[in-house]
Amino acid sequence: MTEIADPRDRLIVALDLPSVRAAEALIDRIGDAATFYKIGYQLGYAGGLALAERLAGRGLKVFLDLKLHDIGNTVEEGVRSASGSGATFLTVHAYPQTMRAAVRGRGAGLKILAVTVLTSYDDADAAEAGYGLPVAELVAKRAAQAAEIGIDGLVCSAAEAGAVRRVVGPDRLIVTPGIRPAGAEAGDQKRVMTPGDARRAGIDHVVVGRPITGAADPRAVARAIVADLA
Ligand SMILES: O=C(O)c1cc(=O)[nH]c(=O)n1[C@@H]1O[C@H](COP(=O)(O)O)[C@@H](O)[C@H]1O
Repeated sequence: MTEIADPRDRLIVALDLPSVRAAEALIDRIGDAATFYKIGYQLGYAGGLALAERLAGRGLKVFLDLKLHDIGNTVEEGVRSASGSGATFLTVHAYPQTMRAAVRGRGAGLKILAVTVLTSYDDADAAEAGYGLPVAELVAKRAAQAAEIGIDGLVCSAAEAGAVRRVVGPDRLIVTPGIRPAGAEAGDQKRVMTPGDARRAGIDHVVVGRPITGAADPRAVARAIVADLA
């Protein structure tokens, strides 16, 4: 687990919103309660990649959640292009070829996170997708491969954080979506945990979307999550 001076940096707010205007309005409402924002498919394909540079220019931290997975050359060059965006984190799927390519394309200042097994998957979903291992074993196997390849951090559920920490050691980042404050709707997430329990499990950062984006008072929810993480 890395030392993080400002506890707000542990919360990454997922800007899963339909437009840059909606994202900017949410960031304004959250104000200084959050410092780290994630831009994924929904916003990225709606002009959000340019927003990433603007947010980084304002001193906010940006996680580009592109979940790259393609032939090695395409991943390497894609990561090289993203290295100029000002983002702090970029995701790729945790396949060995893809991870090696991402490490080759990684520029200074950009950390590559490998997505082990999506938090919307349980063992039945993994079996349906053709994997012969339960989720926990697949996560541990991919985490070991990621560490061997030199990936900076892992995305997994907080339920696997302890096992992943044992595999990757203290210096690699563990970033966990599937986070729900007590009583919040899980939605399509299957491997969920509260922020406080995730922190006690040894995570570095949590990713939270709908519990904040859908809240009547997103600033209050962000503040409560940061307090729970501290
Ligand atoms: O890479 C991710 O960020 C990610 C990986 C994963 O396994 N599960 C997962 O939910 N995510 C992302 O984390 C966010 C979770 O959003 P909520 O379920 O709304 O909190 C979404 O933007 C997902 O794309």
